[in-house]
Amino acid sequence: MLLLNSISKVIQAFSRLLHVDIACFNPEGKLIAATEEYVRRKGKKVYVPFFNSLYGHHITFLHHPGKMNTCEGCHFINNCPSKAELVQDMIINGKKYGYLSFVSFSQENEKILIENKEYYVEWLSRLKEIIISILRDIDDFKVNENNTQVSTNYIFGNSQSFIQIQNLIKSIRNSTSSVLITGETGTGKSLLAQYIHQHSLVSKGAFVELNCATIPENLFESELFGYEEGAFTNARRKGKQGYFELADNGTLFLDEIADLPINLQPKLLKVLQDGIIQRLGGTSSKKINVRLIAATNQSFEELMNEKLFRSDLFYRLNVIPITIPPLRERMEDVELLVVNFMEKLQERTGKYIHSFTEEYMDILTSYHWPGNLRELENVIEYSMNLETETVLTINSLPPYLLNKRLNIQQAAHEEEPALVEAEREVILRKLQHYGNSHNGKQMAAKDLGISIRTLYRKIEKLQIRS
Ligand SMILES: Nc1ncnc2c1ncn2[C@@H]1O[C@H](COP(=O)(O)OP(=O)(O)OP(=O)(O)O)[C@@H](O)[C@H]1O
Repeated sequence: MLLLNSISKVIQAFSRLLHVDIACFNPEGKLIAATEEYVRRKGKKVYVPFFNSLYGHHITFLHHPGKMNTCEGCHFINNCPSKAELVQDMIINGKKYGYLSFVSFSQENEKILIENKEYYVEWLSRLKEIIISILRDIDDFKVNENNTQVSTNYIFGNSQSFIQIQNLIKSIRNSTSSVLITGETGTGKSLLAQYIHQHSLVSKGAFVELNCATIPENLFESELFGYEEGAFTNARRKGKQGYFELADNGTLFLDEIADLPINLQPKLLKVLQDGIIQRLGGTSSKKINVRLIAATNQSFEELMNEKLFRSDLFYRLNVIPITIPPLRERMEDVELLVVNFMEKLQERTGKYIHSFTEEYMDILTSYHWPGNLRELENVIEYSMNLETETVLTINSLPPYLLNKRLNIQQAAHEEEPALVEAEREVILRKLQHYGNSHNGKQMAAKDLGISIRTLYRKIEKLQIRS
């Protein structure tokens, strides 16, 4: 958005000049623009409800925010990366524009901010004037969702398969051909369908979603094509638009298409071929212009072999096939996804956590993710809720993942007889070298870098008799 771009540019310039990070908030305390470092440390979805209480105070100095009484309600409470903040409300002639904050993240900058407070207060006022002048002509300063089109938070990956999908989507931007998305459950088929719609020629039209697995068979036809008044008992008085009509000039997304009853398949095929629908009980036809995206997690080959899905419909739907690979086949994307999920979940979990330990990531990348991205997102949400540290650690993982880790370690041990044999050999040599007495064992353990208790356990487990 142009307005925010200008504010961002001014903020970056002032930040470079003053060696301080800067953030700008709307009147509700939601972040609207900030320096890159600020976003890196606190995320894009910062919301500071207590700023409301600062109105009329002109300048407020927050020292070690996160531990102050005023921080109640802020999701950085007890866990705020800011060392000091100088906050000014932006208010002119009684009109509230929001807040502006100079922020120090390092101890060094904290000292500079404190020691030169008056100098920074002066610059804060100058910046405030510039930002207000940008905002002045705007009637109602609600810079957020109201002004921007809602867009899907779709995360692409770095894996080869995802780069290919990304390129394919770019190449079909100007097309309204049917798309068939296949992939296991939770791989993001619905989200991808929305993304394709939002980046297509028909993005201004509606995105209408119908889950073919949840509609009772006897209602299918009336739901898809609509009905006229009196078409059947309990029909609504003025009739009802069907999904095709609702999606006219937009996209109709048929999820779980493989569950479409076989007797309805020719009817769908006909509409796709002719682009004409007729409501149930109606006599007139209507030309419609709908882009169709369908998705399934079932194998069409099997369904067609078993005569549960018509091949003519399949070929009509499968003009642009997109297969989303399961997460276990693109583990290189896990880290990127986790970082994005953490940012997305900050607000919901009320926790500011933006990184994880190496061990934590090791476990995530050694798991096979049967529930795919849905499962990964749930694990991150669970972890963020339970974590007591400032980074995600294995202590906050759901128990079933920790158990998996033990099983993996155990399995690795069991599967590697060569490793077991090598360990046996090393211990045996040390015992031969230092002797089999308790003293000898103590020296062997020290040499091996393990405790004497561990050595005794290994001797017993590996059945070492020297
Ligand atoms: N690429 C992605 N970027 C961000 N989030 C994603 C992505 N893919 C999936 N998700 C997350 O995983 C969840 C499941 O995605 P979605 O419902 O699109 O999967 P699906 O394949 O349609 O699942 P099902 O087959 O069970 O209907 C979503 O709520 C979304 O939060």
